[in-house]
Amino acid sequence: MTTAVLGAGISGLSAAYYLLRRFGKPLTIYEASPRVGGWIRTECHKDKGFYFEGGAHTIRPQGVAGANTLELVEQLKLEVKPIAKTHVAARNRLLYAKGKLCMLPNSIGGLLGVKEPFTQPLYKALLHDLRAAVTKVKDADESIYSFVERRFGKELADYAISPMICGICAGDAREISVRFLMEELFEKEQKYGGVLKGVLYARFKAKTDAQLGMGIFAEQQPQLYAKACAEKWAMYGLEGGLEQLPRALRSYLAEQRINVQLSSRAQSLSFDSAGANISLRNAEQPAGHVISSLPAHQLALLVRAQHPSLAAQLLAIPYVDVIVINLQYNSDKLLQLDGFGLLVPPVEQLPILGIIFDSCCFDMSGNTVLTVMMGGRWFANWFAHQPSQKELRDIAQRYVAKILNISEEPKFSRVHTLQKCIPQYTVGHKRRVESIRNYIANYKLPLSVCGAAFDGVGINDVILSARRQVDLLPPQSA
Ligand SMILES: C=Cc1c2[nH]c(c1C)Cc1[nH]c(c(CCC(=O)O)c1C)Cc1[nH]c(c(C)c1CCC(=O)O)Cc1[nH]c(c(C)c1C=C)C2
Repeated sequence: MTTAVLGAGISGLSAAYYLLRRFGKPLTIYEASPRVGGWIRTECHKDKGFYFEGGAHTIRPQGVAGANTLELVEQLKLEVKPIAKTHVAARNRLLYAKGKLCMLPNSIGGLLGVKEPFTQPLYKALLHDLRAAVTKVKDADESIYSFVERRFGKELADYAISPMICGICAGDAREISVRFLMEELFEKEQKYGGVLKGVLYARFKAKTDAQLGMGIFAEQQPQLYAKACAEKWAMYGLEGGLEQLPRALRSYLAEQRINVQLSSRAQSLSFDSAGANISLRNAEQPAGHVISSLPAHQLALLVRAQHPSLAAQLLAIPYVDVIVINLQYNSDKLLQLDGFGLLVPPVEQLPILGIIFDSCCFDMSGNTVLTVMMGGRWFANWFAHQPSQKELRDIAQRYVAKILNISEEPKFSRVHTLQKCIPQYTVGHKRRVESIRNYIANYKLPLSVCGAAFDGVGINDVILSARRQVDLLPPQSA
């Protein structure tokens, strides 16, 4: 019987790729929309030499998840556009705080002096960690804000970690689990009585490849990963934009004659002793096993009739909406600073979350290209009245003028509201995911779940999540 993959975003396409490699055919992918790629969407203006990214902008090469994506990129023969650690886009991180643009320190020396928006040298935050008593945390989880505030003080929580959480998941650090980003540091603190003490202790213990998780590579680490390490890439993009990755996956699957059924929304998913049944608008499709890469709330709707308790657990993973506004200007002399972009700490209570300087990261042929992000966890506070695209663009332009001094009209722009695009790993998320997977295992459902809701929200995370779910299947499952 066929194996079915629900969703043809990067996670579902990757699941199909790894399924095909491990089990071969038959295999079918069902995708509700008429295109593949999910939130990864590149709008190319080849004639003018620039492009807009509607979702993620760059990929990081680090760690096992980074190496895994590079292996895929290499296998699909995609052309990478590396950004080295020495590049301004990798070195310069800006904050707009207290009415000013502030450059975050990017060297050890930067920890010594007082750097705005901080009122004390940052090394004092490290001393705070050495002195602060350890609180044993209830249920072994807390918000990342409270962890950083406890260990390093309120300024770091407000002006370093809160904006970083905005950049990664457009979320509120006061709600996001410390395990989302700082699991290791949190565990070191709980075990060794401080973050620095734990980090120093761990440095004496050399890690093996297996401990690093690199064991997934059968022979050796991918060549492109070795190159990224040797050339010290901080991040990379793809020639033609990040949408080339899902497109290349789709072409590969098409070459292998794998059926990607677009505009085929699953309406319900049920299980019986023979396997799974996917109800589409006009048909019932049986499957031996289903890998769902759908957002948790969508999968909840599919299973709720037969498994209401599973649906309730899936619905407990909240999502936020993000407004992405791409702006293009004809001149490349407009930006007076270089860097990846800027973030606005939530304590500033402004309607924008940050601005990415796309034309600093990648060559845009003499154009200035910016991306303004708005909404996220604070979407309802600012945009509950459903402003028009023009109003949203006006807000973005107002802040571009105020913060970056660019007051001319963009020549070209695009406004996208990405509804429920980023899951929020709120306190207790890890337990929630364990419980969802335990439910599936206890009821012996022929179902695996991967995607941004479960094992990390980045491109690397969702590709690795898909690979691991496929690797976990018993040999006879497909
Ligand atoms: C749609 C908006 C998105 C926001 N975050 C993500 C998307 C798709 C996903 C994301 N962005 C970053 C990561 C971290 C790991 C990685 O894969 O690169 C993830 C999962 C990195 C990132 N993106 C922005 C920033 C400032 C950062 C933090 C790290 C860094 O400084 O490099 C830009 C940005 N993304 C979002 C906002 C609101 C924003 C602001 C400029 C939300």
